[in-house]
Amino acid sequence: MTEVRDLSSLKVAAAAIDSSCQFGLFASSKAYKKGDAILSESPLIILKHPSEPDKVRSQFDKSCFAAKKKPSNDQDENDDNIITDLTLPASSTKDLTAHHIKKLKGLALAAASYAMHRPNLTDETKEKLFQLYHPSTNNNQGDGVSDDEKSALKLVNQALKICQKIAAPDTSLNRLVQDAKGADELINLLLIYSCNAFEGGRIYHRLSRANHSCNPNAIVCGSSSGGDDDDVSVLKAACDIAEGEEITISYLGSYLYAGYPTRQRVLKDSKYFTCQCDRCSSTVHSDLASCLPCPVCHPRTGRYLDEDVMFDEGDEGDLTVSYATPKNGMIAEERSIECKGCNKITSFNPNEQSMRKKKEAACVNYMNKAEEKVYDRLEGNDSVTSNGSDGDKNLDVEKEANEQFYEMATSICGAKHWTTHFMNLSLIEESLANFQSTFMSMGQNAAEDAETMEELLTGIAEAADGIERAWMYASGLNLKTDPSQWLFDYTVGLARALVSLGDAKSQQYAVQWISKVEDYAEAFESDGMQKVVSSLKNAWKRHTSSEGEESDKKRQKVA
Ligand SMILES: C[S@@+](CC[C@H](N)C(=O)[O-])C[C@H]1O[C@@H](n2cnc3c(N)ncnc32)[C@H](O)[C@@H]1O
Repeated sequence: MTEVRDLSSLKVAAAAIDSSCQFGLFASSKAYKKGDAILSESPLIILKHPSEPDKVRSQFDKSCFAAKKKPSNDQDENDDNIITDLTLPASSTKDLTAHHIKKLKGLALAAASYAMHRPNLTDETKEKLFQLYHPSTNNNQGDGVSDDEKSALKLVNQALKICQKIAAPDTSLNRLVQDAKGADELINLLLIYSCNAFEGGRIYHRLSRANHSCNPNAIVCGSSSGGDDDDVSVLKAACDIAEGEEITISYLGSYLYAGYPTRQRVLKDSKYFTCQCDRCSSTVHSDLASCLPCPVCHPRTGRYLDEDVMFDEGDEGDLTVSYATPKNGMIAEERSIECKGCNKITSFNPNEQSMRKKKEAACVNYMNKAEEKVYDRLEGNDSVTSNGSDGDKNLDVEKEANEQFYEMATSICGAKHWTTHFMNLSLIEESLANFQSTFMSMGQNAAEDAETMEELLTGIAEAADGIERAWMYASGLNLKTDPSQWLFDYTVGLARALVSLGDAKSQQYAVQWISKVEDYAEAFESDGMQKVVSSLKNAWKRHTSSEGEESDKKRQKVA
């Protein structure tokens, strides 16, 4: 069991991020070393979406909304009351985007979950829950409430109305939303949920006081203890933390490695605030993730980079193109980019007079648009996802779309831009996932196998190249968190594929990859994952075992 640290060394105090009396978590009376557990905590409440087939889900659905039957062919005897997809009334969703509807569904399900838990909550838990940060609902003028937070208020009010319409009679949800006091309580609860919930709808007494930073010094990990009934999260130091320092985490997931406009968009969309962390607020900053290929020294034809500079490696030969750094404020209209390579500044100013400057500004706009499009693709908010048909064909459409977006990102934003890395990693994830099943199914037909093997080896080589590039990019950002936080799964996936190939050379190559994530795994990953890492690392030593010989036979057959 991870030790619960002396909580007197942690303090909830007024935070540096904002003057409007918000709080944060501080290492008030001790310092921490990288990997130290700072705090272990179970959630006050889990406002769980019923997306996993378990007892809670079935009970939950029966107790909240009128049950909607699944189509009979995939119906399980025990789950005929499960809601496969909560359908909101058409009148409530008219003119709303898919993203907006998804959020309303999430809120309606969180409301239902709260209604179900509510009778069992102790007064102490309720008190702690309702003390957590949320925008004020106390005045009609919305004084002191930011525009971001006003959108949260609007959304939770819409969600309440929806719950009032769809809650099944005689359920805990219906009783809560039909009562004026209950409805007020639910509004506050949904705001607290919107601003404080972690993955899976978990809300904590202390962890939920940790502010976000785009260069965080702490990471929230699952418990390393692991009993089935435990639901403990552990806050760990991502780097050395000095006594008195604020402890910050990232609310961004992998978008921590994205550029400024996307990071701000994710935080506004998901948590309703404008980030004021150091990485975002510096007006002249050198955040590599926000750099763009310079429109002056990166030659282009129209909006597309010339082929020889798309994948530029920087200082080889006479290639002197470089990425330009954002300057002068971060609002799109105020932004300009400065290139250290050619010393030129390109502005976004639409009123530029000279033709050349107009063209350069248009270039920057294309890059911004491409960044937005890639984000929408990654989030499934794009037309490909919403128009997709069903079944296998859908997977092909998705794959093709990902390849097209990867090419677009590379040719407009360049191979070093975050959009290119993200799209490439999506493709790599898919290719590594297919690797295992394809490899296992080989051994039937020597000629076909040879072809398949060549494809697999090409896939692995491309994956290694893409992951290596992403490592270089992530390391170059110089964040306090280890790049493994983003690249762990891809790196382990690649090592796993290399080990499966079975020959000693591939297995030794796997060791090189595993060594990149080994320290991270030891400090931040579960015991189970540490075992996987150690087994992949030692696979080549077992090479002479029957497992290795079996794979060798397969490879020899192919050869
Ligand atoms: C989970 S709470 C964090 C604790 C909160 N500050 C409090 O007083 O309890 C999240 C809220 O804190 C604020 N916040 C957190 N990180 C921030 C940041 N980097 N910039 C601006 N506001 C931030 C936002 O209002 C956000 O909705």
